[in-house]
Amino acid sequence: MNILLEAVGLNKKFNGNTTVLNNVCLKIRRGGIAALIGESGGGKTTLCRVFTGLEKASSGKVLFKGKELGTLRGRSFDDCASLQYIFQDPYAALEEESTVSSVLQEPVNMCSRRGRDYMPPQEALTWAGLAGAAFLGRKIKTLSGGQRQRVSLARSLITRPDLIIADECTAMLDAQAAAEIGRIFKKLNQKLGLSFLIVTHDAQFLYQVVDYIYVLHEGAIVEAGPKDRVLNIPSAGYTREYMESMWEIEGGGLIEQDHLCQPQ
Ligand SMILES: Nc1ncnc2c1ncn2[C@@H]1O[C@H](COP(=O)(O)OP(=O)(O)OP(=O)(O)O)[C@@H](O)[C@H]1O
Repeated sequence: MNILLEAVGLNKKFNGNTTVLNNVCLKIRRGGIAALIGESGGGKTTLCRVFTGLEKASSGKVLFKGKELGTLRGRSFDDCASLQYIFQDPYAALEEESTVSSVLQEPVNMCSRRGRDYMPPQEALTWAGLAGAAFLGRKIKTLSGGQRQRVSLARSLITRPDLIIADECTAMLDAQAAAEIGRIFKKLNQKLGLSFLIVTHDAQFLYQVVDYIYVLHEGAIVEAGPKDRVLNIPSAGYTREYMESMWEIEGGGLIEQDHLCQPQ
């Protein structure tokens, strides 16, 4: 198995005593779309931030392609370029007055300066489902949430990463825009071999997009396995509890509680 990202005994305490990550060990293989699920406050974002170097672990290691990574400041440009992060809020992630072109030009310039191969902005936009030169000249403030999130995705593609970590990147989108992001992730995975780690609470996304699931509960990985196995025959009591609290389980399929009408 070709391991891309590995957490080895990661612990994180905030303010010296609140344990948020508790001996997290996991391996993300190359070529997969993995999901990280679990209750709100369980530590998913913190783990993603430790992976991307935005947060320092209290102890333990992050290995990327077999090499130990420190926090963002200590990482090489190539490591940062190869491991990209897409944030939850597409409105906060991009500067309102910038044009799409300038957002995408920044990583191009950084790659050029460092002699790294990059994806031309037009191609990145096409992968992100925003084909057409017209988009390059648009200001960010004129774009919808779904379009902004696709610009964020295009920006992350420029450096030709190996892995994209997306933290609830569809949470602020409507169902149609979220499904479109899912289809794009799948296409990027199948055609470019790009790997993903996705934090999501969206049952449809899990069913249609991911192939492997990690369940995080109170800062610890309580279950990990292929999607079909974890969703259909969860081995940890917590996994079933979580799924029942989030989704209505009916006829072998999952329906998100939020998407159900309550009887009058
Ligand atoms: N900078 C910080 N300082 C102190 N506590 C923090 C900090 N960041 C996160 N926490 C705490 O760590 C815990 C885990 O938060 P985290 O955001 O990782 O959870 P999560 O699983 O991503 O939740 P959600 O699904 O709601 O986004 C929470 O109790 C949170 O309050």
